[in-house]
Amino acid sequence: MTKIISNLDVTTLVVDNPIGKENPPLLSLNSTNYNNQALPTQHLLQSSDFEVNWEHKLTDKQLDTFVDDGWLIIDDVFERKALVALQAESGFIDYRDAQLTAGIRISDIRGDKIRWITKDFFAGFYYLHSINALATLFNQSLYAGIRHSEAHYACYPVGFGYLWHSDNPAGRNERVVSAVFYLNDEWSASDGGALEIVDKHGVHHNVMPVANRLVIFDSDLQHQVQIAHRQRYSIATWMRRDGLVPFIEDVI
Ligand SMILES: O=C(O)CCC(=O)C(=O)O
Ligand SMILES: [Fe+2]
Repeated sequence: MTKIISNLDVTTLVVDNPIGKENPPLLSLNSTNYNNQALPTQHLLQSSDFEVNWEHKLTDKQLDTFVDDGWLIIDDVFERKALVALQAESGFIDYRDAQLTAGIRISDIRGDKIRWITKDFFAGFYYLHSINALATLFNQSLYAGIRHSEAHYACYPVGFGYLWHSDNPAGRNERVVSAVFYLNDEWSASDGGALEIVDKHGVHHNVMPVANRLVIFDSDLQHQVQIAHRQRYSIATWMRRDGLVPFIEDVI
């Protein structure tokens, strides 16, 4: 078994009785089937609920597209129980005002509220573990040189977006691959909040932030989040080439 270490101890939870290892979420799911996956009414969340067969999800053609165009979309990433757990966890945490790397809050550039995922999280921790498996695939098939990953929950309030930027500030290149996972049920075009991304050929694409979708792109590509007309939830994720924090630690 492996254990991910990413962004540990950056923040601590301040909510009462936070969801965590000592207090795992008991998901109450109604009896309706989702994609024919019958679920028990209560389910204790486990790491295996977040396992994704990335080789199966990502065809060679998609990997080629990623190399050529610099971005790709994977839909229906997780099983229902993992998605619901991430949605639940994203809704309870108290978001902090997002800061740029320099630590200066610039609310007219970005309006999201964020919370870095640490070992104190539950679903988010398993999510990062799964992302590390994806990073391993990128390393094996594309020699991406990823050494650790980091992620934060983000919530864009109504009326906010995030202006054009790349995920590597000027002169930096630690972030290799960006990945954003979306948590919003029944999102429609009129809700705004599309991720607008300029691919390696200069072509603009609008990606709707619909639940269970992971958009993956070269961290150097320019992108922006258009103004959201509904509260917009996501997990922004980066796979990095630096080894400030170990990527994976063997625990057993
Ligand atoms: O939420 C998104 O679609 C993108 C967010 C983003 O660009 C960022 O956090 O750097
Ligand atoms: Fe970004």
